Amino acid sequence: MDHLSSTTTLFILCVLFVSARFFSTRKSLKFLRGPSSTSWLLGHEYEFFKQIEVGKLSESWISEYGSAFRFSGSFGENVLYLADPKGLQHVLQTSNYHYPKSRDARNVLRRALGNGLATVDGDTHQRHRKALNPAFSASQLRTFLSLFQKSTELLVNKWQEQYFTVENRDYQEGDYQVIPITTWLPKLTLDIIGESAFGYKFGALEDKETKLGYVLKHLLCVSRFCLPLNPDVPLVLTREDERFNRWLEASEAAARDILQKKAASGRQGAKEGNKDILSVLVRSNSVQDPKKRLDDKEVLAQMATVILAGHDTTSATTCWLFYELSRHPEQQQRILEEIEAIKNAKLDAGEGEVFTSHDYDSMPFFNACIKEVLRLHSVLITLTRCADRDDVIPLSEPIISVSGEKLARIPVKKGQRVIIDATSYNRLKSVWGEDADKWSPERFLNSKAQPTTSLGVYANLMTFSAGVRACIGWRYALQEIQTILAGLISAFEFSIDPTINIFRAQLGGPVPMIKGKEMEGPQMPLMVRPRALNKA
Ligand code: HEM
Repeated sequence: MDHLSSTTTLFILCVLFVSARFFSTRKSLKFLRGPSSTSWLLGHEYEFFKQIEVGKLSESWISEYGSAFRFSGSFGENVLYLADPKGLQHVLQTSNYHYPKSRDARNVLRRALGNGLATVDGDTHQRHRKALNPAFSASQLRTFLSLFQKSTELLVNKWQEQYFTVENRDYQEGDYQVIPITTWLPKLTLDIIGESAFGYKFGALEDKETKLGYVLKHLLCVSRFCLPLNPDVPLVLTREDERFNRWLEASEAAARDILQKKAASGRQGAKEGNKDILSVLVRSNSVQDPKKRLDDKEVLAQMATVILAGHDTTSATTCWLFYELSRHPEQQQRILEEIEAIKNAKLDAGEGEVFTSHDYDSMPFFNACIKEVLRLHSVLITLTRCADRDDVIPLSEPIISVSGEKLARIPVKKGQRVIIDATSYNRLKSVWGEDADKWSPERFLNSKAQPTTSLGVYANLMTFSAGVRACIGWRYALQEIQTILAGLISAFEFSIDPTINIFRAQLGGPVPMIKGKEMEGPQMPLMVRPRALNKA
């Protein structure tokens, strides 16, 4: 075969391979019903990812086709859309690594998070997770508690100084002040994650400018996080990518710098028992089987992942929590009473006022509110996974096929893409009751109203995902939200202007926007005033 003919043969083989893949994925799932697509090129992808309000499209689709249906991907691809409890349990939990992240999902994540835990797959993921697990253990998290409490106290003091002093001409005692909490809470959670992740002081609450803080601030300042439409379309290096590259380099450099300084001063994590995530990781990595150890680059890559995954997620959830409580003053009162009861019991027992993890965990309504915000205002909208073998996905709720047949299982082919809709699962009426789209923390106090399919890592919610790839930081996030809730609600009363209509706009993740003021960008102005109570 001369050079030309071998190139031609290779080309023909490639075309045959791509066509075979193309037609196998397009023919499969034809038996499932689903919304008809207006565009072969874009399918529903563009419409879905660019919808203004989170969950509106899927809500209407699920009410028509059930919680599993055929979704049109770009280039005529048939994608399985899934919010069914058993289906999600099968794909994410029971199947372990058999539904890895799809290539497009991994590409998007890699841009922001580099090659850390969230991006790697299979054996490499297992290796990364094993090395990181000790840094997220319950005992390790207890050591972060005082940092969470100290940082929350700093925020309380900042608000007191900035909004509620007599020097502030706008303020008269007893007045509410409007506080943009979507500005303040991300600063708080950034300070916390910087210090707990690797002892880095962002100083965001103090308005300090650090090198890493500067890069991070400018990272997501562009309008929309543009998703690639198809895994086979190469990513174009845009200015957004340049910002992400700068972020990855800067976070790696900062982590390296901190490790080198610790080593130079003889305070290397392994020797001195430093409690930050990076030090614990270095220690746990050093005792792994040498063949399975993370190399230096892999260790440093975790910092970009942990900072990004562990900062905005928690602050966004906490913002929505205060939004809901602002609309329900009687629930603020109920939480306060639980806090006061614990505080008094501690004082009676001579244990002082400082709350332990156990104290936070022992307040039923307080924790029901946190579960309810994670359910109703999940920061996770969807995940995309891909079957690595032919499989059959069981369903909790049978669906009706194109031919009118009742289906309790969906056969899928290797390579099948699956969209996991966490937001819709969290609001399924069949799981959470007829009032599933309403705020009602009481549902978590009523044991009869619990879901029957065990899913996820916390309260049967999909918010932290499920299975081997579930959020490693879920306990950390929970403890952080508990501390912020107790600290702020003890110090302040929250209310909201009833004339403003805040909704969950889809901007990468769900962000709060005011109806009619979308052009002003994300915002959540809450009315706040100090309480005449001691702090928790
Ligand atoms: C309310 C707060 C949080 C929510 C809702 C949340 C949600 C999630 C979800 C849904 C995933 C799976 C993503 C995927 O499969 O692509 C995930 C993964 C992850 N999260 Fe969180 N997260 C939160 C807080 C945190 C915190 C505080 C940290 C760290 C301090 C953290 C670190 C991570 C990491 C490292 C992963 C990758 C895990 C893996 O692939 O094995 N998260 N998180």
